[in-house]
Amino acid sequence: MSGFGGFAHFPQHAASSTDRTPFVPVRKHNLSMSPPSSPVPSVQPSRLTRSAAKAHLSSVPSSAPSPAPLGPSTAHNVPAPSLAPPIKLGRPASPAPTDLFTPSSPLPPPTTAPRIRAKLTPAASPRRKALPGAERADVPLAPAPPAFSPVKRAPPPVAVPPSSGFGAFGAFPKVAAAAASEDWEVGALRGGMAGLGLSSVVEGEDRERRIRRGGRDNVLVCVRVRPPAAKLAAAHQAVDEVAWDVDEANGRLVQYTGGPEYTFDSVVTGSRNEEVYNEVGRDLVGAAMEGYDAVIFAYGQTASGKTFVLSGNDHNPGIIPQAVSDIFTFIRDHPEKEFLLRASYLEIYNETLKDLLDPTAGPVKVRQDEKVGLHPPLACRDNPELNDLAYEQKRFFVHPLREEVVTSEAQVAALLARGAENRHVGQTDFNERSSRSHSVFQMTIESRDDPSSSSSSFISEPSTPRRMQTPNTPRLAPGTDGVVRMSKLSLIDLAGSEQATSQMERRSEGAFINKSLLTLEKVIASLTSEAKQKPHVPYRDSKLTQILQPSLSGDARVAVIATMNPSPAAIEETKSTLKFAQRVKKVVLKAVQHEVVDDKALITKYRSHIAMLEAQLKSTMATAADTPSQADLVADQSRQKKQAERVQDLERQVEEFRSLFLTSQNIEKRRLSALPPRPVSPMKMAHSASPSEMDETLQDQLLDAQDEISSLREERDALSARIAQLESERLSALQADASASSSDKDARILELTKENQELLVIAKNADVEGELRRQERKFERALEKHRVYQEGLEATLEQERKRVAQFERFILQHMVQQTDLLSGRRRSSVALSHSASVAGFQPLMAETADLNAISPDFVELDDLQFSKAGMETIKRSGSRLFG
Ligand SMILES: Nc1ncnc2c1ncn2[C@@H]1O[C@H](COP(=O)(O)OP(=O)(O)OP(=O)(O)O)[C@@H](O)[C@H]1O
Repeated sequence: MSGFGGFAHFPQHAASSTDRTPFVPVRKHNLSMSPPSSPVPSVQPSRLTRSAAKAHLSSVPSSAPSPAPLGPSTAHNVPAPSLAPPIKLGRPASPAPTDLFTPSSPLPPPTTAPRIRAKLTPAASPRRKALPGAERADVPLAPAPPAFSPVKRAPPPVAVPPSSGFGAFGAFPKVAAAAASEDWEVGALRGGMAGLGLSSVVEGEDRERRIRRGGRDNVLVCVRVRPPAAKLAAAHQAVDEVAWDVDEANGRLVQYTGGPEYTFDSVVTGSRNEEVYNEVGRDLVGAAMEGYDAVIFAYGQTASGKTFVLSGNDHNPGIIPQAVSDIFTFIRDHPEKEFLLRASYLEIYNETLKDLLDPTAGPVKVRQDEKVGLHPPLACRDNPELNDLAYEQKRFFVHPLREEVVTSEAQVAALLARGAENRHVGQTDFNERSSRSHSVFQMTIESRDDPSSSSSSFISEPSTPRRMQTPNTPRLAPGTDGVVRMSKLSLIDLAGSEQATSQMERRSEGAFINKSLLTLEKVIASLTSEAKQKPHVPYRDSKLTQILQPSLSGDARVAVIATMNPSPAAIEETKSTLKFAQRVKKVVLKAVQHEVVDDKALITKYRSHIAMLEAQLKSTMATAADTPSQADLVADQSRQKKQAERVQDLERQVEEFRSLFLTSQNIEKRRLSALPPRPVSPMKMAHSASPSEMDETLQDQLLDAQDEISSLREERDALSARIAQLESERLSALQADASASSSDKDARILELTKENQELLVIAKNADVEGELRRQERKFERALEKHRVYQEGLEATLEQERKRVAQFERFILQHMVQQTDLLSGRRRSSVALSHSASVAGFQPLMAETADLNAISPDFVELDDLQFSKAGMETIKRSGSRLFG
């Protein structure tokens, strides 16, 4: 099935394709299962790589007591390591950090063995506190980077290339919040590494790892140990208490309390995402650029740092921004190729797929490819036993999904920010901004030899020349005209597994999350099963595994970043993460380079569309240059006008389509100029250029444009006059020559026609009309910008006016309240003094009341029935008053 049915209407598609194409077009999957190769780094002492330096230093004999033997190893094929002091999580960095990786470091000479390993030392005590000078003072500190600095500090700025459009990462709601979180702890040494030429060290290490992997494509696994955080610690536990002994140099972890040792391709501590990218990202991005599908996913308990490592923040970019940056660098470094990039972003929330770039569009579905059986996957060719299983697993793909053509890093950053806005996040007991969904960011990379480039040797590493071609197409040598490499780089941020959470909504989300992660575990278990009878792989049981199926079944290069929280409170979740990571490490892949020669590739479609447009352009121009018939000169002029417009339109279309292709030449230009500036708020605009300054600039531009327009108009008028003059000359010549012989007439007509044609060509080439229109458009655009700017200003002014009015109302209310209060106070003080004076007369007043009551004016004594006591009182008062 064609993955690009939606692109039938190219012109509409243009730079920001809104077409909905399948997630994965027809591909084969290769399934291969074999015992894992557990590569052991063979570090040559003479080479000063980062790991070599660490291992080397950690192998220096110490006076430490011999460590107790390790618990049963779960690692495969790992020869017994030699002893060395452990690198402790949370230990303070006592030696000067700079000594470690600078070539001038006075490193002690290597001991004996060419292979140097560090050994983990299980502690005798159950839990170790990672506090300076804690229990393990008996063990000399390895001069390795401290995993976590107990000091909280801001991360040192990472050199983000100026091209990076990811300054906009502040727009990632989750990441932006994370940057400001309490968790910013960065190992001091780690922070300094960038300044110590880390990149060159890493290159050496990359080479080493490639050799280590020996061309076999096991899943690459890196464990990222986050710094301890207060929120993640148990109530009874110190914040920096950790449960794991980490040997970064050899990629191993073991619990302090003993237990199995876990070995991985790498273990990285601290907060620098660059290190994780160097471990797993760089290789896979390189593979994707060379035509291999590549998948990186982060797996781990909630709040263990999956989003942190994938997205990062402005100062500490994660895997995604670094990968995007590398993609554009790769294009810049390969002038012999042209590229077309597309991006999509989706999430799986409660087992429902949502297109994060087009959230209002209808439901996104996972479908299954019907045609997969046409060609046996390579793995099946190698191993016929796998045939049944491979055929049973038809390829899953997502449809419909919005894919946008991207031409700059800034565009990708904006797209990611837009998608992240639509992602489900929520507060849980463990993470303020927890991802409640799995998210899949995908870049489709198409490339082919640039026809305009002289060199076309693209294959940089032909070590694994397996290539896959789309069905029914002959195999072509790489670089052959028409062959397009097409690959997908998928970066997946899984939602975190969680034990329990107090909120109802979070609980039901958690149930979906846990179920899909459980299915993922089952899929991995089936893929790595050593049972003779190959078990059924339950891809179908969750959307996540359906989406991952093409990669996990062997068709892609896969890397997993297992994130863990070292706190003792998280020990069970961490163990299950590590077990998962070990199992996934055993999955054997046979990634193939994807080359397509039919029109599945968008690059081919666009190129043929451009060719068609160019042909149309040519024929329109040729028609425009045709001799106008003498009979209807006026009609011909309007025809020519239309044709000129058509030519312009075609030229514009060709330009638009061409602008979608990325080459080393145009990418730099695009980076510098074509990036649409981030929208600036009217307030900011007002600060950066005062209205009068703006007016002046615009005025200048307008005047320039007007000058240009009037000079072009003059030119046009002159040409038109000349044409008219020639026409009339021609007519009169024809009349004058009426008596001439017909052959003379013919010759004369021919001559005039030629002249006319030449003039038309000149006029057309000058394209005065077109230029005029272009200038007018430019002028209109400038006006439009000005108008928008003015509108913005007016809106801001209006807002300000409202705010001032609000403020005035507030002040007024305040004054009224104050006046009320003052007068109230005055009243109450008057009342108080009044009542104070009244109090002095109280007894007399009481008597007056009594008297009033018995006043002969009001009371007829005889009418009243008084008690004896009452009569007595009356009489007493009466005699006092009236004698
Ligand atoms: N290595 C690290 N260094 C410093 N802070 C970290 C690190 N890893 C994670 N954090 C911080 O921990 C918090 C949780 O991290 P994050 O959101 O990335 O976890 P998560 O695994 O994606 O969680 P969830 O599965 O719930 O989405 C964030 O505030 C983040 O900044």
